[in-house]
Amino acid sequence: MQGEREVVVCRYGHRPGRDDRMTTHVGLTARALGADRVVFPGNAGQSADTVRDITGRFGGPFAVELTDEQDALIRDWDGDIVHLTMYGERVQDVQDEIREAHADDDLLVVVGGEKVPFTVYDHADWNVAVTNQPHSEVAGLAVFLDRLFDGRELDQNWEGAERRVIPEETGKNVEQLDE
Ligand SMILES: C[S@@+](CC[C@H](N)C(=O)[O-])C[C@H]1O[C@@H](n2cnc3c(N)ncnc32)[C@H](O)[C@@H]1O
Repeated sequence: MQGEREVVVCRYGHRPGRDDRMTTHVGLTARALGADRVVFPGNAGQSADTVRDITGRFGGPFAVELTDEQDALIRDWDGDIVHLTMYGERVQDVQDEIREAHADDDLLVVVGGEKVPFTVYDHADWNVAVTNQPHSEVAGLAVFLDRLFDGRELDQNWEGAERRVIPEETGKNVEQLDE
């Protein structure tokens, strides 16, 4: 989030067709819940376009990148790494430690799709589980980011938006911000 050390989400692996919606939702969730950037695999260009389009309309700052070198991104990351996996340590047991580390260091948050190789578990500073039950990368990412930011991400300001949703008890109210 603005004014804090960087949080980057790495969506590890992508099967075009099958994973399109999930990869897009990883990007949208990363943006909405306080991450600064998402890095998709090079074959996820369609998801990248969708997340960039939403950022253009609803605001940022938020960057979407593609790389064919995800292993190098993880290997060479100059900061801390959290890998979200149902096999990891319980988020409630490690969240304070991760928050303290993030005060001084950038954080890479890795979420998988298909099978994640053991090298990722090995490179991670923390393998973190949001429950030790199987569910989804989108749900795991959302809960993790909310725990990391302790709810502050819900009050973010959005810059450069073309439109803003005005909260309503009932109905839809969208303000157009562009001329
Ligand atoms: C549908 S799972 C597939 C995992 C795959 N079977 C494997 O063994 O690596 C996709 C991703 O969701 C995330 N995920 C699923 N359950 C999770 C949990 N309980 N806690 C944290 N992340 C989870 C992980 O990032 C995982 O890589």
